[in-house]
Amino acid sequence: MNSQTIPTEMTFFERFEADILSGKKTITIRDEAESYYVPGTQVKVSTFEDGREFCILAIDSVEPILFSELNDFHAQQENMTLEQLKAVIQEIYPGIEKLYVVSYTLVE
Ligand SMILES: CC(=O)Nc1ccn([C@H]2C[C@H](O)[C@@H](CO)O2)c(=O)n1
Repeated sequence: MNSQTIPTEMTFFERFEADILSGKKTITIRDEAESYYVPGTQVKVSTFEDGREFCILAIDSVEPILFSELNDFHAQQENMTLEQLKAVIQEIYPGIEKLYVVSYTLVE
């Protein structure tokens, strides 16, 4: 994905599906490659594992953040503890300090 293409799709690991659909998880934290979501647009969401579509999200904001700046509020919005959130991010994006908080609202 480059910075001139508006993304219309997003994937999540299947294990986060229930939290997204219940509204317990309202942000995702991504690296630079997935930082080009555009506030005011909608994305079709599917599972990373098998590409099964499960909802549409409206992108509310995309804000840069450093790994070291993650706090309990981010964890709360991810429906995790801060320790869990940091472990998940280190697993997905090992050694990446520059990240982006993508806030979204469930459309359907
Ligand atoms: C599946 C895929 O391509 N990438 C990601 C990246 C992140 N997530 C989730 C994991 C955490 O809840 C937050 C923070 O990164 O977003 C994901 O499901 N899939």
